[in-house]
Amino acid sequence: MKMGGEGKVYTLAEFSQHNNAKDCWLLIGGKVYNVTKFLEDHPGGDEVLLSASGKDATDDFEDVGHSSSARAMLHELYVGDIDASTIPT
Ligand code: HEM
Repeated sequence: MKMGGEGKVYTLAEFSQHNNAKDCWLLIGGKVYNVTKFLEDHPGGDEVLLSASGKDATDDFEDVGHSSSARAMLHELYVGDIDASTIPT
């Protein structure tokens, strides 16, 4: 099922394998972002991004109150969407 956006649609299981410093994806608002190359540039540090990988990082991202320029960066990091039917309710 196409979920919108221009990227691929990943299952939660596929997404959650990208959970380390060499290959790190974040799930924010149902969208998948590849932050591997961004890890060392993140003003909040790489550790918080690694901790937020492999699961839904929406609350972690929103709780910080990221700026509009931080939100704009998301477009460049976007790789696809999550198949919502694979997320446990
Ligand atoms: C792709 C996702 C993310 C992007 C593009 C991003 C980008 C940024 C940027 C640009 C800043 C500088 C302040 C600002 O402009 O708001 C920042 C700060 C920060 N970020 Fe993120 N961030 C991301 C995800 C996260 C996540 C998931 C967490 C928490 C688990 C997090 C925690 C923080 C913290 C704690 C700071 C404050 C650092 C400080 O001021 O000392 N970020 N982030």
